[in-house]
Amino acid sequence: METIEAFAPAKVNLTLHVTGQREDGYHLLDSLVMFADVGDRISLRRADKSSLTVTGPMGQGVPTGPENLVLRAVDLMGEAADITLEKHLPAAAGIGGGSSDAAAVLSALRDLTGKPVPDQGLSLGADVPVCLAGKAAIMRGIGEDVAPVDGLPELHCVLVNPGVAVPTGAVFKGLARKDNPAMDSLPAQPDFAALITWLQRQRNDLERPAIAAQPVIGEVLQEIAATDGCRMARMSGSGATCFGLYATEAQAKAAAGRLQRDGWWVAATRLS
Ligand SMILES: C[C@](O)(CO)[C@H](O)COP(=O)(O)OP(=O)(O)OC[C@H]1O[C@@H](n2ccc(N)nc2=O)[C@H](O)[C@@H]1O
Ligand SMILES: Nc1ncnc2c1ncn2[C@@H]1O[C@H](COP(=O)(O)OP(=O)(O)OP(=O)(O)O)[C@@H](O)[C@H]1O
Repeated sequence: METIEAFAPAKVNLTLHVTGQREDGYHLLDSLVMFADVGDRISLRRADKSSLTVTGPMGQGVPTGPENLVLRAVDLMGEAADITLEKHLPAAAGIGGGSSDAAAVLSALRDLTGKPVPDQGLSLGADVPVCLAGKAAIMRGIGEDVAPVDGLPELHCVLVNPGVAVPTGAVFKGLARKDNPAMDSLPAQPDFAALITWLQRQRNDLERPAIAAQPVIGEVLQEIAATDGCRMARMSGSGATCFGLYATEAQAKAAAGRLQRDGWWVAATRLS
């Protein structure tokens, strides 16, 4: 049977405004999301019974049982498959590792079987619908309302994770306010300078509670901001991964070199 190779890119929340809370406890978001050229790799083959092998430099500690989001994605599609998941992204890191893996599997099985993806995979995680869209988008609601955004410039970026896992639910619970202002409207077809100017005026509302839970995130942000050419530094998702944006690839690569520390995961990448 045919083996399919899929790429599951890191998701970066360039902004993340928490604008309200639903009765069921989930928070309402307003977030600009882009995707990196670093990510996990998945190979998948339909089978009579599902199986999962996890490999790769960041594979340690990732569940191999039915709780892994790739197996839950196969189940959701009513299928069975042998999967190898090569982990390059840190887990529980705010860059959507598990959600992006799940979205890659959903999309591979949708293409293979012609079956639709139930509810854009939202039941697997709030980040799954935007990962399924797989391109720059504004995400609203609890994650189910995804509006693709065209005309953004590619961004040179450094991702830095200090090796501490941050549980998403706990960070949301630490928010002082749930009803923060939404994003300003995004300028149409912004060039790099205009996008940076706009981004600097927006926020990640989860940064403060994440830093309270893991103060090293504050250090990471300061260290990124101090690298040559850094135009802005912010946390992605619920952390602990933070990003820096640069005008050139050379600056992003030089910054990645300077940010290497024992136990830190650092990647120079391009966002689109
Ligand atoms: C913070 C973000 O990464 C931003 O992109 C996502 O909203 C989180 O996406 P995710 O990791 O796929 O999240 P889920 O696995 O669905 O939810 C984990 C936990 O985060 C909290 N959660 C998540 C999404 C949301 N809109 N409101 C929430 O309050 C809930 O406590 C939930 O139990
Ligand atoms: N395929 C997978 N890759 C990584 N973690 C997984 C996977 N499937 C299940 N998990 C579990 O999900 C938890 C969250 O991991 P994930 O990488 O999705 O991070 P996240 O911070 O929730 O991402 P985000 O909030 O940006 O969507 C981990 O602690 C891990 O035990």
